[in-house]
Amino acid sequence: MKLNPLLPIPLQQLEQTDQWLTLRPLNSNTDMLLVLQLWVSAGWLRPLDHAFTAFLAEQEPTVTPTVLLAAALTSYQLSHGHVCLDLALSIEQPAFTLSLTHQFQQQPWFPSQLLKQIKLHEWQLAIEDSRLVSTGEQQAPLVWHNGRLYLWRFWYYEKLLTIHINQRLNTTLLPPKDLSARLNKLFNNNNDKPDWQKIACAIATRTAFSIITGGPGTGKTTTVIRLLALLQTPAVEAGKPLNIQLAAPTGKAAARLSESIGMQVASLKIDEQVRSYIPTSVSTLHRLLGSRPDTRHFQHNKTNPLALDILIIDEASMIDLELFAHLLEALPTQARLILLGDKDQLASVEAGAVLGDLCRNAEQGFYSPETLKWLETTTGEALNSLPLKAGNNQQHPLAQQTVMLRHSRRFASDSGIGQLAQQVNTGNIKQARHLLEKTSNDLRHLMLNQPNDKAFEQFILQGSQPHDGYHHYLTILKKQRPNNTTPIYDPAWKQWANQVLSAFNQFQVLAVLREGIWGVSELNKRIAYHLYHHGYINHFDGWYEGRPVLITHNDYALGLMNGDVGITLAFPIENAPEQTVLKVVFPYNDGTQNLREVLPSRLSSAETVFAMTVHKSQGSEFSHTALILPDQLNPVLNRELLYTAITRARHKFTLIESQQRILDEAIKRQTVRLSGLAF
Ligand SMILES: Nc1ncnc2c1ncn2[C@@H]1O[C@H](COP(=O)(O)OP(=O)(O)OP(=O)(O)O)[C@@H](O)[C@H]1O
Repeated sequence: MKLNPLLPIPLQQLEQTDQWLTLRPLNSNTDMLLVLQLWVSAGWLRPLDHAFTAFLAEQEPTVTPTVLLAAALTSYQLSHGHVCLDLALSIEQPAFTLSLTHQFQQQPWFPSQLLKQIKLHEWQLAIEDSRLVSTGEQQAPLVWHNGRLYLWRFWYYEKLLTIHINQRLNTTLLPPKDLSARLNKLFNNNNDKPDWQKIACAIATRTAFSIITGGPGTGKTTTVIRLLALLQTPAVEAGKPLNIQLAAPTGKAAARLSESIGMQVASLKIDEQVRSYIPTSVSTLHRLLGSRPDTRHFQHNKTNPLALDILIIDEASMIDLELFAHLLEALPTQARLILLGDKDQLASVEAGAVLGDLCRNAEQGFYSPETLKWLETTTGEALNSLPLKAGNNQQHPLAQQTVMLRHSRRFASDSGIGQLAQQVNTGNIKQARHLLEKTSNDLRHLMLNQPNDKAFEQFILQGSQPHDGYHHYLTILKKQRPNNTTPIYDPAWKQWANQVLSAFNQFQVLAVLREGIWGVSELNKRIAYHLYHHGYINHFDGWYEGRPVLITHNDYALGLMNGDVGITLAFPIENAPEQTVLKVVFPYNDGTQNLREVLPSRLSSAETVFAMTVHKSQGSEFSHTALILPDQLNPVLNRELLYTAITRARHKFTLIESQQRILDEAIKRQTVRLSGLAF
């Protein structure tokens, strides 16, 4: 039987044939494509990666097999968030670099084994010699740069980003007159020494680019509101108010910022006219740039830039390289861009970890003597005695415009959640375990023996305290429900729906993966079944009252954004109150009690959300967050994922595990997203 390198090969067929033993993938393109097809059949490589490589082989018949291998791996790396392939690292540590799960590491034709037969310098020479590869000047499918191989598009994005950020860093803007006095007025009751919030404000006035990073509750929003007051006050005084726009990568993150900005702007002690020029509504980045259906281009771009003076972007860790490049292209050169985000959180799902890359030096400072002097004169804060590393303007231009806020007001110094997040972040397994195992008010640990462990069922229903677990919102749903004869326009219905939504937001189960017995799909089914079994819901399948749903794609027509969570409720029909209709209610998340009511049939991308992936939970917070770890290691399981899950909890965090080593291994692993971004 002859295998076709361009068609999928059923695994069974592979096992039955001994043709594998005769393959010479490093000598023959056909054999290399067959090996790649094997990887696709085994579920490791994406069909897209194989198709791309086969296309290159067809375009350039003289290409060597190792170049085809490099092309396939470069394309594959994008699916794991890496912008490029690092050749040397792939040979030195293939399992780690290429996120190879254990099952594939020992297989004869998989990269761990195949790459052992390749010499780095020969591989590099083959790449340099190939007509499929350029150094970037000419357009070619692949770009070879500093030991890294890129798909041309991603090399171009990285280059754009570097050029634009450098340009913005060099665009000196005039800080407001009387900066010191204005800063002192805005920060007159801060006891932090030094006051990093004040420092961040001062730094952001100097050029067209700055970053304010910090963990949860370190005051990123508070700082940025004061910054806006600082910049807007003189502009309003001069009769030329600035056009300020706020944005976030997802609808959920935009809604959360909108809510907290709204509250904080209202309580800021500033002139009423200035207050009226500080926006509180936050757009998604896609909406701001004007996404166009069926294209990756936006309405706003280099030739049609955004009309604004200041752009603040929250949750910047979630922005991928491509979106970042489009954003920078669409920004007027003189506009101030200020990024807010937690550098330690999970990076974007798509390729690139731009904020993480940009904040590599944030902890150590690397301020130049000039910056330190300017800051001390302007803010009056003493920085010389701090354990920061010394930098200089030439080698560390970005560091001069980056500030890390270091004092969390969300988690007090004795908070278990705050300490656990810190220990995980610094890779301290022993301390993390110790915190989880000692009795504390805000941390809990649950060890399960099997998926249908009674302890899990109990936990899902009741949580760990009164008004906890999923029984809480379902009890409110039943007990607080207005009488069916209450007219549908009576505010009691809206009030009830808001109570149910707010109760649901108290407790959230997070999982690492979608698939597997501890994955989101399976957990959603099991949790719904437990709730049904205990009489809290009437069905566990399809649409039923009490079903919580997560929107997975932006729907501009309905005003729903990817990440919005709603609950299905039964409302009486206006002229037939004995009958009900199911509607899904979504909060506006703008600080008001307004709701969107949508018929289930209109929701094309909604899924049950008793359990949510940690990736989807970014930008959200819950009173009690429970993380369920899988029973097997997976490449996505790492320190950043644990940190993100833990910091979603406001008051209580529960870790649920069935294998002790999974947590320990995850803490050991730190994501390294390969990219060439350096400043
Ligand atoms: N300098 C300050 N003085 C007093 N309270 C502050 C100060 N800075 C922040 N806070 C309070 O701490 C809490 C968290 O602040 P804020 O929301 O600004 O932090 P954040 O970093 O944006 O949080 P998150 O990570 O949740 O987005 C808020 O209640 C805020 O009012």
